Amino acid sequence: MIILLMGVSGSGKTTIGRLLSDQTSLPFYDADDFHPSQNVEKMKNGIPLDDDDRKPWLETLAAEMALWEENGGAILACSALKEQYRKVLAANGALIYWFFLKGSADLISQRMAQREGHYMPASLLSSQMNTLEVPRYAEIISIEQQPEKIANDIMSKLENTKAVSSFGIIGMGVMGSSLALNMADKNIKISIYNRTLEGVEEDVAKKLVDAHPEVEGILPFDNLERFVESIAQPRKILMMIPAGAVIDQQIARLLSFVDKGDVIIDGGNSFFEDSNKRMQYLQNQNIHFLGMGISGGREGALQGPSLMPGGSKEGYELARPYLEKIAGVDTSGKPCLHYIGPQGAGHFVKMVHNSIEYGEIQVLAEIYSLMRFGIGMSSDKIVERMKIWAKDGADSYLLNATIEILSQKEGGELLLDQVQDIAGQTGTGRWAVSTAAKHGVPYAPLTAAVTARMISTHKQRRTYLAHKLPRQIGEVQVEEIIESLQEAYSMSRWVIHEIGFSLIKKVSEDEKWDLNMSAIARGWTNGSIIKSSLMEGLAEVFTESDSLFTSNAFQARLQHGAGELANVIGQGLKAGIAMPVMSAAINYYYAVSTEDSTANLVQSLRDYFGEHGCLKVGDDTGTKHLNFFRKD
Ligand SMILES: NC(=O)C1=CN([C@@H]2O[C@H](COP(=O)(O)OP(=O)(O)OC[C@H]3O[C@@H](n4cnc5c(N)ncnc54)[C@H](OP(=O)(O)O)[C@@H]3O)[C@@H](O)[C@H]2O)C=CC1
Ligand SMILES: O=C(CO)[C@H](O)[C@H](O)COP(=O)(O)O
Repeated sequence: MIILLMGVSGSGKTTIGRLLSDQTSLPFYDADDFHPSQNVEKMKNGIPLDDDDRKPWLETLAAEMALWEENGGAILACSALKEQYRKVLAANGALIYWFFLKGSADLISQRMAQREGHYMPASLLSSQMNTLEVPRYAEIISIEQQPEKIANDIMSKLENTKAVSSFGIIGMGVMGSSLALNMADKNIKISIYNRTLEGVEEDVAKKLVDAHPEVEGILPFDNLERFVESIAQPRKILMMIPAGAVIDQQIARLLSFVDKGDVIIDGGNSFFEDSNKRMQYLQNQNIHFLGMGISGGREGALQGPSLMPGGSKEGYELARPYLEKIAGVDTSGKPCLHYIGPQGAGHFVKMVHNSIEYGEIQVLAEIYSLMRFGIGMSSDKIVERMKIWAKDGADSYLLNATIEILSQKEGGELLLDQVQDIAGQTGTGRWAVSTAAKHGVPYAPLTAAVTARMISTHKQRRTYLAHKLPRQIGEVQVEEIIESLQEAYSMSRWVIHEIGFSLIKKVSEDEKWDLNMSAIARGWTNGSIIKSSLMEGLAEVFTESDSLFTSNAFQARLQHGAGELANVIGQGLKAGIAMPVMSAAINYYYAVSTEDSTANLVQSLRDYFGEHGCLKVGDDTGTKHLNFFRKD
């Protein structure tokens, strides 16, 4: 805890700070003592400091406060006149109690005139008074009383304060509980809340705390108002609850208790167009809204997720110190976190992330299907092969997870065989498909991944048709498939990453979001479910090119990979194996790299029956020729 006494010079910060230090036994610091010498010189000469002068000074104080807090807390006297200064002071995530010492210019100038040996001339008072922006989250303390009385007032406010946490999390499910434990592990004091369903679910937040006696600094609530009160202003509240109407309902409830300037973060998988609207709605109420994609599942949330915040930039800056502490880090030690862009940009990027995730998962399922059921490899042999791929450039979280799943046996039988072949989905994959269609982005391979999950749910019909229409299996070249598989796998992955990023590029242009593809890929190199060595490479590729297909680094690999993928698909189909994403991937690649396509026949037919017109070869004027083939 940092007790920060703010106000213009001469308002008594040092006197009150020393009194408070005696009462609390916390050390007292005067921010003036941390000014670099050039600032002190300027002030001695009556030259007001500008913002460039103050920045390094405030940053030093922010770093110091984080250390003081770790050592039990401190009292700091600091003018902190502007909101932008206070943001820098808060940037290292210390839990700060702000007390503004308020007095009239007359009273302060009288007091300053009596002071000796201070380098701040009274002439600077009016400049400070003009600069002062009073924070709405500070306790305002009149300096007209005696110093002892002021110190006692502050002590009693501190004793009665309910705001004891720096951050709040709503929803103690898989993600919320793991993020809470991650934050507590980083010494962030947090409040957690879960709804109560009487007779069904009670004391959920408290049970989490009870289950982790080793963890300190988590305060559980089942009352939303008490939860909100327990968080220091400006509050940062993260919702980890299901997408959809639940989010609007939770926001509506929160609005009864939060204050202007607070930050509400939706960390779930919400549809980005909903986040666009919520951002606008909350901005109108002076509440900062962040739509933040989070990736990593339980393990990532606990140990360091990939975070994709978008929305209010100001809100982001307030939440950033806490998010930086819990995010995963990339190979250079930077957090897998950056401000993605305005409105729902964070949720948009998470939606595309999940769409790529669908593709990655489906490709693994198709490869496994071909290896096990198409050419009869044992699970042990499949694992052996996949381990070679992982060592040979195709390393990824999902490939390793597949290896682990295919390695688990019970009574000598593969555990996977006990799982029904029905795959669920919660929205992001479908939304990516509809968004791609809306923005005119070719998306067939990732659409195929969503479709495959849909088909998986039609178990009864699949069973019926499997018996009614038994497959005609052709002869396959087993060795040839095995040789080509690794490259075919890589090629499929290059295509699905290419199309995911092509959606990011197009929507970024259409919405004028200026999304940084390299930074996005970098943010997915750790913490994320789609982290991989390929993603590391893409973070580099996108510094120079906005497409994997046009990057020189991939040219030779793509040309070779296409041949191998085509070979595997041909053989796989002969073996009777459905490979919808991999087939769509090679078709996409061929289609986008075909110079003279047969779209002229498509357009001619449209013109033939519907007078839609054709563009004539050699005529670049855009003139549409109607009835090109109907001369009657
Ligand atoms: N699981 C994952 O790997 C990931 C999930 N996400 C997203 O994060 C969000 C949370 O996911 P996850 O933790 O897995 O989900 P869980 O189902 O594990 O937890 C959901 C939480 O939301 C609460 N909740 C449910 N309905 C309501 C409601 N009507 N009002 C208030 N609270 C409610 C639940 O409370 P109660 O216990 O009372 O039902 C529970 O605390 C989702 O949007 C999800 O898509 C994002 C990244 C990864
Ligand atoms: O966001 C996630 C991982 O990144 C969640 O696990 C999400 O549930 C995955 O999407 P779906 O449920 O549609 O498979």
